[in-house]
Amino acid sequence: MAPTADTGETLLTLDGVDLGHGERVVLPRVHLRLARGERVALLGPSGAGKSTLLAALRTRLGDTVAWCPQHHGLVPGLAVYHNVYMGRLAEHSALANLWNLVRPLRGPWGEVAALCELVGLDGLMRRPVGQLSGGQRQRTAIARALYQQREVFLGDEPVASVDPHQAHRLLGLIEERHTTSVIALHQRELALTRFDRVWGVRDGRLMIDAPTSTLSLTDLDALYPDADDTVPPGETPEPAAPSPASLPCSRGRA
Ligand SMILES: Nc1ncnc2c1ncn2[C@@H]1O[C@H](COP(=O)(O)OP(=O)(O)OP(=O)(O)O)[C@@H](O)[C@H]1O
Repeated sequence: MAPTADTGETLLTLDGVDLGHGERVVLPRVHLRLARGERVALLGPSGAGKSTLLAALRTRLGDTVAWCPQHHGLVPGLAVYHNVYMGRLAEHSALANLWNLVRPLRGPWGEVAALCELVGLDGLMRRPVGQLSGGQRQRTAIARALYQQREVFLGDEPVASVDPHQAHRLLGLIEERHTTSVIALHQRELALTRFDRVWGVRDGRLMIDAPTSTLSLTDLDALYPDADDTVPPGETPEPAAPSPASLPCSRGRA
């Protein structure tokens, strides 16, 4: 499905909603808006609530979402082909799915093969996922999400286990095939270069909600309590001057 043009139309609004698990509130009174056409990077330290927020978006956006979970959710004993095919399991009859397990259906096989080539898994279609490297599993999970052909891509650290070159390439594929995306990640530079907006969570709140054009690496550092003054290799140091984005309140939308 080719993405439609950015209309800026609101896809989802959270207006003072408590997000958490059962009785446990992780992110109280969240206010945010997701617009159609936006590419949002979701940042924050481990345990800050990124997965919690993604789960809330997924629930609310329903069938429009292609979902790429943090731990992949793949079946190790099944081949790459079958794991990717599972992205559209519900579109086929039980009989067709059963048959496909024994003898892959011609149409889906061709479609999955094309996707596997795109994500760099060509030649691995018949290999059980349990025999893949971490990066190969991650790309299988991305291929399964792409195969779903939905409007919105939600990914929980989908490029955490691949090299920087592959990360750019995979994010490019996700961009091409989805109108809107929200992706949790830890690579701050990727967040600034490949996304329109950053949502940053820390200490139980949305600390940053701002266009990337207004943010610097220093702003993003404020999300990480243990960050020292060392800039990771390959990232350009930023001046330490504070900006509004690092102030301890949710940024308004620009
Ligand atoms: N199913 C659950 N039931 C209760 N609490 C949970 C559950 N899942 C996560 N939590 C808690 O919610 C908080 C936020 O977790 P979450 O997984 O959303 O963080 P995260 O930012 O995605 O972390 P990471 O980067 O490590 O994946 C944590 O304190 C975690 O212990």
